[in-house]
Amino acid sequence: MKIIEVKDYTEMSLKAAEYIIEKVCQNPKIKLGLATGGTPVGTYKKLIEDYQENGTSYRNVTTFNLDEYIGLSGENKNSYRYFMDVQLFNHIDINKNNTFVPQGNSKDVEEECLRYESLIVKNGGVDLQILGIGSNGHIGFNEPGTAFSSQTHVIELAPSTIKANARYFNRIEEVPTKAITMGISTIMKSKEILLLVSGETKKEAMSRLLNGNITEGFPASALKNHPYVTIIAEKSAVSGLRIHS
Ligand SMILES: N[C@@H]1[C@@H](O)[C@H](O)[C@@H](COP(=O)(O)O)O[C@@H]1O
Repeated sequence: MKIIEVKDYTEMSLKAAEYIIEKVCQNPKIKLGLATGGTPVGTYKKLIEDYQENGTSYRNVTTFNLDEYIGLSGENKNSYRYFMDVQLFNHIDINKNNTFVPQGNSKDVEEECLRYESLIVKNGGVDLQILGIGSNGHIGFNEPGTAFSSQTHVIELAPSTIKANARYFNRIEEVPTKAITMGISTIMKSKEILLLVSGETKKEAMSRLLNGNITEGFPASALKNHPYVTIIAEKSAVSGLRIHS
């Protein structure tokens, strides 16, 4: 894992956007795996700015999002489909038909998981997966204890995740308790991974990621088995950590 330490959120967002833009320019048909949450918002903003200023095109890009809340339709303001439309897709020239997010309001969510996993495979897999990290080490919505062999599946959200994500909802009771998420093995199959880490609240998770064991008890530790991971981390999330490789 290669770590790039940056001074603040703005620099993280800029570096991440530059990284993504370079990959899109190298391969205009790239398959991007995308994440939600507060961490990548600044990166998406920079992608939009670059699109407006330099015209980097996403016309032939395909995207797969990591996860979606169960029970929310794409029109719901708290759905990840809505988030992606508002934070990125509505502002660039991507073909929305090529942007995929699991359908959280599917009648049969188990069936939806199978469909989503095979959609990724049919498209040749993800080339570059953008990831954030939960303070309990979750990636996507893969909570501690999720099997490393997991594919896209239904997950029960950890109480700490519900609490952390409640800031986006009116009331904590409105936060869905379940989600569809790409599995750990789905994420690990992507050719390259870019992990973004912002804020001091992620420091403990970073310490565990960098210095702890590889264990299903800490989902992000699976990334240590991936050959091509780049981490762009704010100083506040990694400063002072003794890193053992
Ligand atoms: N499912 C998302 C993850 O994909 C995200 O990486 C993580 C951190 O969120 P944030 O970036 O807001 O800290 O939690 C959310 O629950």
